[in-house]
Amino acid sequence: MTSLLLASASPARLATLRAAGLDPAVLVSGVDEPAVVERYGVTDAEDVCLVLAKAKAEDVAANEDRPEDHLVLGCDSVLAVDLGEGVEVLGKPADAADAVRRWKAMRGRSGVLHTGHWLIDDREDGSGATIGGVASVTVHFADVTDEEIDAYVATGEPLQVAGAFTVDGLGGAFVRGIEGDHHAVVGVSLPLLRDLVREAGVAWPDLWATREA
Ligand SMILES: Nc1nc2c(ncn2[C@@H]2O[C@H](COP(=O)(O)OP(=O)(O)OP(=O)(O)O)[C@@H](O)[C@H]2O)c(=O)[nH]1
Repeated sequence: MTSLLLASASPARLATLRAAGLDPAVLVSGVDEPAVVERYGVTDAEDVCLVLAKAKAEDVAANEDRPEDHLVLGCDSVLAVDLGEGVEVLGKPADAADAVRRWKAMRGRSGVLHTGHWLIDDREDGSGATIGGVASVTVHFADVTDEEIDAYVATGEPLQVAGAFTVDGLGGAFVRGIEGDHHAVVGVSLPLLRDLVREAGVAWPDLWATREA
């Protein structure tokens, strides 16, 4: 069996990976995200989420206290959406007022949720691979009312997630539909991760926790 080390504090990413049969170890990265984006000089949503995913994976892979002999996975999600003044690249809302502002501008519109993935093969006899990719999903937002926005923001959920919405939580009623991989919206694209794992020379079933070594 091959083990995954998830370089993320995201409960949704961990739950998604566990539901898929993996039992990742978790070590949260300590990345200064604005500093990484500035250092790489990136502005495009796909570049931003990829360099952040890479930085998170590299931070954990360099941590001397990490569990060794794992595949290290970093992820980052951003929403690219036009709120009326051109496409913006948005992570989590700054505060409740920001979440309300965003929802009042994005209701009835569509955006693209991009999730960057970076995998580092940190196994002792591994491939040494350090590879990444982005999964992008178009999200169609419902024309929600001011009252719904205020109530949703008051729950606190939008403040915890990139794009200020969830597709699998309270926000699910406010998403008319998506085009792409559901899990990539939640936080980790399983088919993209499978591609990266295979590129590192690992068969996907080898990651299943119930599989005999
Ligand atoms: N459950 C759920 N979570 C979502 C959804 N959309 C975005 N998120 C979460 O929003 C967060 C995006 O912020 P990130 O910066 O990528 O990750 P994080 O939670 O800060 O954790 P790190 O990986 O440690 O940076 C992740 O935790 C995602 O799982 C959704 O539709 N459903």
